[in-house]
Amino acid sequence: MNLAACIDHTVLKPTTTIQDVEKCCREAVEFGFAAVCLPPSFVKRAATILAPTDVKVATVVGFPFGYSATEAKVAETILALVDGAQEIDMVINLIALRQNDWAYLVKEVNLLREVCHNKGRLIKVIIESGILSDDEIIGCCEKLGALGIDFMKTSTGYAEKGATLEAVQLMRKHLPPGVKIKASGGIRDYAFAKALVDAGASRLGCSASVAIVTGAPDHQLGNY
Ligand SMILES: O=C[C@H](O)COP(=O)(O)O
Repeated sequence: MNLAACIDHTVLKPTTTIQDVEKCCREAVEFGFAAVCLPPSFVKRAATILAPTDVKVATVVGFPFGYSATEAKVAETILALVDGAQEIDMVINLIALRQNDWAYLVKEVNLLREVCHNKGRLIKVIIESGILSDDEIIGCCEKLGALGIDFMKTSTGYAEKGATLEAVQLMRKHLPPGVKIKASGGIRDYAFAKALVDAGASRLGCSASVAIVTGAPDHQLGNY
C-alpha cells in the first residue's frame, strides 16, 4: 500500500501563514501526497505552486461548523473553484441534521455537488461523525451518499472526537460502493492511518502527514 498517495496533507489552523502553506506544498510534492487541504484564501497560491505537479489542491467550505447559509456555501465553492481548487471538502449543516431536516441537507449537498461536478471537480461531504449517533451516520450514508458525491469525510478536526475505525466501518457498510471515504481528525501515527485505510478509507486528512509516513516501518526504503 502507498499510504502517502492516500493522504490530503492538511493545514487548516485559523492562524495559517503563507509559510505554512508553502511548506505544506513542498512536503506534499516530496512525499507524494494526494492533495493539500488549505484555507480558501490560500488556494490561489497553492494552485500556482502545485500546477506542475500531480498534487491536487483541496479546500474547505462551510468550515468548520457547517451552519452557514446554503447560498454562502455555493458562493464559497464557486470562488474556490475559480481560484483553482480541484477538490471541495464541505461541512453539512449539522443543525439541519439534528432536526432531521433531510430535505435541507439533500438540497444543499446536491447544489454543491452540481457546482463541483459541472467543473469536473470533486466534492467531499464532511459529516463530523464524532458528534453523531450511529443512526445519524447511517442516515448520512444512505441519504447523502445516494447523491453522486465523491467522498464522505468523517471529521473537520475541530470536534473533540475525530476519525474512528468504528465510524469508517459503519460508513463503508452503508455507503454506496462508488462513494469513497476520507477519514480525518486526530490521525497522528502510521498504525492508526493504516488501520483506517484497511477499514475502508481511501483518503486520510491529516496535519501530521509527515510524521505518519516517516513512522512507517519501511520508510527509509521509500515504502510508506
Ligand atoms: O480535514 C482534516 C483535519 O482538519 C485534520 O485534522 P488533524 O489536524 O487532527 O490531522
